[in-house]
Amino acid sequence: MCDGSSSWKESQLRNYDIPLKSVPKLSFDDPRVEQLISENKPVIITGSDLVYSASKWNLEYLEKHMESSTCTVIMSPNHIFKYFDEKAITPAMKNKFVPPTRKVSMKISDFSKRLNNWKSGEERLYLQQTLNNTVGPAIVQDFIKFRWDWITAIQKKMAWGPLTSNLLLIGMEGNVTPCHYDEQQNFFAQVKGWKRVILFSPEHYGCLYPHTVFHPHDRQSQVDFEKPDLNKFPRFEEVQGEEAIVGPGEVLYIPVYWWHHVESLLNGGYTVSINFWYKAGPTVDIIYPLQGHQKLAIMRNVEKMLIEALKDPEEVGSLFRAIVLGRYT
Ligand SMILES: CC1(C)c2ccccc2-c2ccc(C[C@@H](CC(=O)O)C(=O)C(=O)O)cc21
Ligand SMILES: [Zn+2]
Repeated sequence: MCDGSSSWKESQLRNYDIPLKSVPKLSFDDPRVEQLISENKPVIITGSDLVYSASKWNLEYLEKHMESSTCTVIMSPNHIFKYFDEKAITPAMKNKFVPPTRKVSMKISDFSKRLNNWKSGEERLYLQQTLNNTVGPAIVQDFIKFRWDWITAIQKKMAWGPLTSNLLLIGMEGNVTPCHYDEQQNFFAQVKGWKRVILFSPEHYGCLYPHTVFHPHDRQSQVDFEKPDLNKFPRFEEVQGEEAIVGPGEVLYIPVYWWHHVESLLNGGYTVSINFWYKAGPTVDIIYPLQGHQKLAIMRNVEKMLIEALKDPEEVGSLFRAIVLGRYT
């Protein structure tokens, strides 16, 4: 339903049994914005005009100006789009791991047609296309008009690494990207429609039970927010989230290593977002006590080192248990 509405309602949010605080929403010229970013804390930034030149990026405009290029579209049998790394599907894993989604290439006009003719029960679609010079001259013109001065000033001030990619995301209303963390700093710009982002600080690692580092779902939480298995994941009950509902023209800073669950609001029409992923800066001086994201990086390295040493992922669990149970408990 093409919805030109100018706001959202509670009934458009999915129900999870998770206590939520609100992420602060501040104007781009408020000094607290840079303060929060420097502390690796999420913040919704208004009035930045970061992607103002993309305000007109609805499907008919994109169809018209991206006609020639084919886009990557993720298809899912349900509303969940859980990311997985194809390269991590080893022969041993082959028969155990069932990919929850499939990736197809299609023209944006085909994507648009399927979206408009979609019927309940059919596969859902999620277009995610890296913005590069194959998207056509008009789109490139809009892209160069992003407020690169503003975001580059922040990148420099925070000593972040280079911009690695911009992803154009067009999702169906109700689509969900389940809880995961990324290893890059992220400026998440909302262009059309509303998205709800539920964030958890890296310290919640113990409550969100990420898949093992070599699993195709590495970095994704094992917990199904819609029906959490509290026998397998008892500490999920302790989790406390921060909620950001972002609309057109707003930018959400998603700090590196912060967990985030993202949903396109129910009955809100399709959503358009553009993310800006930057390599995180180097951890210059190690200050104790270590912060959550530093411990996360250490745990990842320990897991990787053990897998390299033992070769067999099954052995890793029993070795960790031998080290910890009755000794570090
Ligand atoms: C789920 C999907 C489509 C996907 C499938 C297969 C490979 C990669 C990805 C991928 C990567 C990023 C996003 C955007 C966003 C979540 C959101 O907006 O839904 C997010 O998490 C972020 O900006 O960090 C979404 C996806
Ligand atoms: Zn992400």
